[in-house]
Amino acid sequence: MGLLCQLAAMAGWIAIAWGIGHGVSAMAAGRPPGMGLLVAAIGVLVRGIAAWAGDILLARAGQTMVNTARADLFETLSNAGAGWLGGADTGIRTAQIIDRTAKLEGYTAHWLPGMRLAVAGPVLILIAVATQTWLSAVLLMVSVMVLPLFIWLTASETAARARAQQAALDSLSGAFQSRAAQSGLIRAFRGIRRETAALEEASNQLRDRTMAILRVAFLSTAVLEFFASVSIALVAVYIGFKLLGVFPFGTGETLTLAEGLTALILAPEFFSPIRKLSSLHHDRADASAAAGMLSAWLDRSDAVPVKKLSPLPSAPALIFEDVSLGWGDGSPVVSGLTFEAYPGKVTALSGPSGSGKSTVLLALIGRARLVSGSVRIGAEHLNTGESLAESIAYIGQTPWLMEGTIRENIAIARPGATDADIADAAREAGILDFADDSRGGLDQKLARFGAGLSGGQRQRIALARALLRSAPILLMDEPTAHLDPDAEAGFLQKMKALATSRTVLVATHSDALIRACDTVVRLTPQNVPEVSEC
Ligand SMILES: Nc1ncnc2c1ncn2[C@@H]1O[C@H](COP(=O)(O)OP(=O)(O)OP(=O)(O)O)[C@@H](O)[C@H]1O
Repeated sequence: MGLLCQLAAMAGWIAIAWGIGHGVSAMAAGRPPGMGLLVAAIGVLVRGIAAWAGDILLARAGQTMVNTARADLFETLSNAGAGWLGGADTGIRTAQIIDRTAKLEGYTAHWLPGMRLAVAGPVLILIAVATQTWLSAVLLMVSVMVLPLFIWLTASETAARARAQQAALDSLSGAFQSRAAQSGLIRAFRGIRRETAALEEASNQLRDRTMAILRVAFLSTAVLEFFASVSIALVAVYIGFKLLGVFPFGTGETLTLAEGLTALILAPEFFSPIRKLSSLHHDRADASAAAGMLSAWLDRSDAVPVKKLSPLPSAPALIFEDVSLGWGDGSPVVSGLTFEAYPGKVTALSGPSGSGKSTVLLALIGRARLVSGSVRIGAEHLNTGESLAESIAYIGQTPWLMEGTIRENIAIARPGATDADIADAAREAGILDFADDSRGGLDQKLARFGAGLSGGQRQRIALARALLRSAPILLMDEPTAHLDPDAEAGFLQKMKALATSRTVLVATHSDALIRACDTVVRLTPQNVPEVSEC
């Protein structure tokens, strides 16, 4: 539809050219220009309306394309294994997705219709010129034949440079983000000059690559303008000589002033879609570089969407039989894992760092990959790519906190929870010990990433979330890592109370926590798990 509007705008230009040509010719012959003026006026109207409608339609198509791509990417990548979106790099990756998908708009709204118009538009003008003077049409056609080769050369060169430029942009934003996040550390290690130099280097690279793209763009525009000018000049010389009657060769056509003027006004329009297309190469190059990177993310990130199973009505038995778990396409990091975790019991996963405790927990929410063996939830099987997230409350090693009040931070565990529910969860998790009324209670504001809270205080907010969520399975990763012995003892009591109605699985290095559990599964780097009663 957008293309049709653009073609209608070109047809409007044909009417304008015809109207001016015939109007001027009539005036030259001493007649009123009535008919010519009328056709030209209609042409102006058609061209204006069609161009306006075309722009709106194409802009809408571009925006729809961007919105759809963004929604699909966020959906796929946030459900992808390995926590591709949702980990520490979430912010920068979100910014990259928004940035990259925005570049796809140029392809849909500008390049694609521009390319179609560059084929259909000149044909339309050529036919219109041919009806006035066939030799001018031939001259235009011959000169346009060299252009496809030139466009192909420019396109391939610009695409490679656009990829390099986007990689440089990524490198600069990554370098900047990591340095900004660690500015205190950099100052402490007296690394300001060194890091400034690294940023300067990254921004110089970006500048050089941007200039390289601009050079190709300027060169290609200059070459195109040269061909277009020569061709229009040839047409003008031919028409001028022909009208003066001094053209030295027989061409088999007679030319009136009206025909000559119409063809002359149409000649520049013949090149206009091709000129426009050449200025759109960066849209195509940016979009194809962006699409290449986005699809590489989809390929690289183990992006098979995770299927969330329906919430379980009650706490289930979790039965692992000879299970191997891994990340992405890599080899298993846990093998031969066999144990059973029952409702009402706390099952601990212990073992040295890197033995795979967190991996076992994350496999239940579809983050880590189930390579082989069987995981049963009651009578049902958990298959590779499936997640029990809807039935799980998860307390991770470093609870994620957002800017906002403590209340808002707890409430994200159950959108729609009442203030009373949130207050109960906060009280039970011991949050009121540090968020008392003198500090604003639950309306106390947390800084970005919870800056200003101790590790133990963060852990309590995570516990409050788990309490509010009230899921039948509770997974905890090092929940007592930041607690002093008294706080740990208090936490263990709460954990026991929670376990009465839940299946609790906890990864830990803490001896006190292991002693408080019902069963302990010891993972070893050699992947020979042992299971024992506590
Ligand atoms: N997101 C991930 N992507 C790829 N490999 C991972 C990922 N997370 C963990 N691993 C790898 O899986 C192995 C087990 O790691 P895991 O975090 O499960 O160990 P852990 O026993 O919980 O360690 P810790 O006690 O230090 O928390 C390690 O070799 C680790 O490198």
